[in-house]
Amino acid sequence: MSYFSIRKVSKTYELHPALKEFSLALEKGQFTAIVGESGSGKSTLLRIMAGLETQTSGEVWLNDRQIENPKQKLVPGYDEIKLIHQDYHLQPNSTVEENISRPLLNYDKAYARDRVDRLLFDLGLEGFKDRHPRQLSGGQQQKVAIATALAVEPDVLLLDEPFSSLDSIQKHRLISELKELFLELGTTVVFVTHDLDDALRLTDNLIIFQKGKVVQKGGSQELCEHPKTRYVARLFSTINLIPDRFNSYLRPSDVRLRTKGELMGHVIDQRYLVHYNSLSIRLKNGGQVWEVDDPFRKYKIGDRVYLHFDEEKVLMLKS
Ligand SMILES: Nc1ncnc2c1ncn2[C@@H]1O[C@H](COP(=O)(O)OP(=O)(O)OP(=O)(O)O)[C@@H](O)[C@H]1O
Repeated sequence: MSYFSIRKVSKTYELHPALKEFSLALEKGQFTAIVGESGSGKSTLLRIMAGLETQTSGEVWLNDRQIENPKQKLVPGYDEIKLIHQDYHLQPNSTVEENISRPLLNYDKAYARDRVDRLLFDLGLEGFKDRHPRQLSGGQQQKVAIATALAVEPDVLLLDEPFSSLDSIQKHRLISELKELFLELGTTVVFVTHDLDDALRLTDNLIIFQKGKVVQKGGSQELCEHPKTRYVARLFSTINLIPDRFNSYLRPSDVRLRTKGELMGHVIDQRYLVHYNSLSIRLKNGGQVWEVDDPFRKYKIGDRVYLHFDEEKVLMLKS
C-alpha cells in the first residue's frame, strides 16, 4: 500500500464535472508535479487531497488512515497535510517569527522555539524575523507562508501555484531551495502548476492534466518525445502543423532550412535567443506561419527558405 493515495476521486459542481476518476499513489518523500491549464481542476483536486473539499466519489488515504472530507469532519483539514496557495494569509500585525510560531502555540515551548529557529534558518529568514509582512518582498512573504505551513511538520505538502506572484528568476531560485529542504525533511510533495518549467525545477515525475482528467504521465523526456496530445506537446515548445496532412506536427528544432526543396516560405520575423535564432516563416502554400530554429543564425527577415524534415520526427497528435 502506498503512503499517500488518491483513489478514483471525482468531483461534480452542480452538473459540471471538474474532476474525473483521478488516482495517484505516492511513497513517503516522493515528489510529483501536476501540470494543467487554468480551469482543469487542479485546485479542486488539491483541496480534496487536503480534506478541505468534499468529493463526489472516491477516497484519499494517508498511510492507513482515510482522509475525511468536510461533511465527515467537524474541523476540516489535517496538520499532516498542508495546502499552500497563492493567496497565502500572513497575519499583518505579527512579525515573521510570530507568524511562523502561531501554529505551534499548543506545542511544548522548547520544541516550538527550536522548530521556529530551524525554519528561519532553513528558509533564510533569520535576518527578517522581526519584520512585519508589509516590510518583505513577495518572495520573502511566500517563504514565511511556507515556513508557517512547515511548522507543524506536515507529512504531505500540497503546493497550489504558490509562486505565481514571483518573477521567474526568484521563482526558480525559491523552488530549488525548497527542493533541498523538502528532501532533507522527507516531505511528500504534490506541486500543481500550469508551467512545465516550474514543475521540472522540482521533479521529473509529471502528471499532465486536462479538463479534470490525466492525459499523460511520465518523465520529461518521454513526454517530450512521445506526447499524446497537442497540449502535452505544446508544454515543451511550439508545434507546426504540416500542410495537407492530418494531425501531423513538427517541433521548431526538427525543421531544417535549405536553399532548395519543395516546401517554400519567407522569413517574416527573427528573434535572437541564447542557443539559436527563432524564425517565423510564412509558408507559400496556405500562408501558415511556422516557427523554426536557425542554429547557425544564417537567415534574415525577407529571405526565401525551403523547409525539410525527417518523417520520424513527425508528431501525430490528438487535440
Ligand atoms: N465552488 C465551485 N462551484 C462551482 N464550480 C466550481 C467551483 N470551484 C471550481 N469550479 C469549477 O471547476 C473547474 C475546475 O476549477 P479549479 O479551480 O479546480 O481549476 P484549476 O485548474 O485550479 O484552475 P486555475 O489554474 O485557474 O486555478 C472550473 O471549471 C471551475 O469553474
